[in-house]
Amino acid sequence: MINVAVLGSRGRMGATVCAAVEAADDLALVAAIDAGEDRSALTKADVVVDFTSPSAVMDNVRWCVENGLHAVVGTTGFDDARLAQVRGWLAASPEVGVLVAPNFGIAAVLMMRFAAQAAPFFESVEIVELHHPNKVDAPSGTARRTAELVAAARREAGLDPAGPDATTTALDGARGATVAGVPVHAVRLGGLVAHQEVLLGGSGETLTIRHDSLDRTSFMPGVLLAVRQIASRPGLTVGLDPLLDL
Ligand SMILES: NC(=O)C1=CN([C@@H]2O[C@H](COP(=O)(O)OP(=O)(O)OC[C@H]3O[C@@H](n4cnc5c(N)ncnc54)[C@H](OP(=O)(O)O)[C@@H]3O)[C@@H](O)[C@H]2O)C=CC1
Ligand SMILES: O=C(O)C1=N[C@H](C(=O)O)C[C@H](O)C1
Repeated sequence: MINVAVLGSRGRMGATVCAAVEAADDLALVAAIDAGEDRSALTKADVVVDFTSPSAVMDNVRWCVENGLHAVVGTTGFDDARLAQVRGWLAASPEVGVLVAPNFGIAAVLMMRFAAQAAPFFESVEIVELHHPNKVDAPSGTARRTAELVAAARREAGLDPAGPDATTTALDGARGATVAGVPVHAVRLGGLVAHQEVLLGGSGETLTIRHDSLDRTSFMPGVLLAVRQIASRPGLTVGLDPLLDL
């Protein structure tokens, strides 16, 4: 039996994780903590799952590592500097595992992988992420990660991350933001959960790779996989890919 605690337990994702853990025969939910609540109950856990906010997550992860607790982190906001900070904390607790993944949906992980595979074959690439209007950050962690993977694949193939663009006159924001050189556009719309399109264009043809999370249960198989594996993966793991042998 793996003892699991959830940080952000009253949030959209945290509540879904609590239900998934309670429904699993090999997992026990031993603590469910939300904003402003005492974290000491977390020490009953083997693994802490964090779905809080980009402003809260770093303090939570440091606390977990310092208390010898493995952490599975779905909260967004991780850039290279933040990942380096986590590696620094882990250096003092080498037995602890932390997994940070911008998206636990298996189809989302595949979408990112397929986008990176396709990226060197097209002149142009842009990313459109679409989410529910209560999302606090933009662009999404998934879009950021996709842009980084796409840019790396294009650079390796000797291509500019961005495609050709003759637009010199535009209202601020009309061409989106640029992540690792790739244009990223964020839509916030009632009725949506989490969606992304990677648009690729070349000579006379386009390819659109689209992923849709229609319900937050889509993230649970990935979260539970990480919870079950994190104790055997000391150090920092970024993304779900290594757990899926991708
Ligand atoms: N990796 C993935 O697959 C996915 C990642 N996400 C990410 O997960 C994060 C949470 O998303 P979502 O569930 O929609 O957000 P919510 O706002 O619904 O939930 C966050 C919860 O965390 C609470 N919280 C804030 N600070 C702390 C803290 N220090 N300790 C404990 N709890 C805290 C909030 O309380 P309060 O409201 O009172 O501040 C709230 O209840 C976001 O970064 C989102 O992008 C979302 C979906 C999938
Ligand atoms: O806030 C969300 O909802 C989501 N956040 C993650 C992100 O920013 O990529 C994952 C998914 O897109 C849902």
